[in-house]
Amino acid sequence: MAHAWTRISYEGFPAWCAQWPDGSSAVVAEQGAQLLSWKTADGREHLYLSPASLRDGQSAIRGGVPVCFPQFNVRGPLPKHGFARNLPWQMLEADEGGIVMQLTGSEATRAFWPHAFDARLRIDVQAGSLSIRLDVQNTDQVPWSMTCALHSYLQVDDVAQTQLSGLQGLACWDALADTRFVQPPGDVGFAATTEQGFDRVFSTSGATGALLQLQQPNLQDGRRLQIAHSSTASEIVVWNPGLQLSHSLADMPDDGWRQMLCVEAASIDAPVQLAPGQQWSISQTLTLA
Ligand SMILES: O=P(O)(O)OC[C@H]1O[C@@H](O)[C@H](O)[C@@H](O)[C@@H]1O
Repeated sequence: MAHAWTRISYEGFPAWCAQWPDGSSAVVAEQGAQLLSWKTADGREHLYLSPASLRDGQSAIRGGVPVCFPQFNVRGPLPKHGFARNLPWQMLEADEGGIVMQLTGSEATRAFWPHAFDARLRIDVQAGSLSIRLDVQNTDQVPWSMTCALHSYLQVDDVAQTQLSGLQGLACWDALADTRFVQPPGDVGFAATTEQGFDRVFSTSGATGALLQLQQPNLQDGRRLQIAHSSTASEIVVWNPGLQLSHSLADMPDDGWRQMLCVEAASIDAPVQLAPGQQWSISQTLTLA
């Protein structure tokens, strides 16, 4: 059973924190309901959080798991990645298994987007495993559409030595080269992308299994991080800024790109259409296996 979730200041961010008797812990910021830290019983931190992130309560926090909603990236008229990551969320409930954070339509959201909505982020922690689920309901009188992502910054020892498996056979759009291809067999490595970075959107349609595995040479006993997605994650985005972009990101140390790899559960190519009252969910589960 978890000790109670307590409100703390975590590296300067107002946040909720819980620790479990096995030594695992999780920290969720009020801003954006952004999961900032997840440590497993072995003490290992699985999320990257940039020490240079701004702490003004509204600028996007660089790291953890930003919730991009109701727009992914610059694919629409809203601020990049929507507004959910810039606003405070309310803590709705918390128990020994997890925590639920909520964001609903308000004056602040209507400044960007006219629609009524109820977004809830549930974070559940079990031994060696963490799942994040975003539930969105249209509480408006009219239909609306959205794109979104759970933009997980996974912490790695050295991205150049990191491999991601499970993407073979998926249709891919390389956002940097603006090319399209089917991902060839074999693991995806990042050694060759350290200068320019890596920014690809993989379509999961037709995928035989949604399970990815992140492998790092220094993980104990050949353990790996399994990354599973709900079937509603029609895309998986894999992003690393690389050396050049990292230098221009004021909220990231120059070598920050080496310690992170974003693997994002996303729904972006075809916007999700929700009728009044309709609900929709997307989730990502991380398991140290
Ligand atoms: O700097 P931001 O707004 O957090 O965005 C980071 C990145 O997010 C990724 O999801 C996108 O694929 C990238 O294109 C983008 O640069």
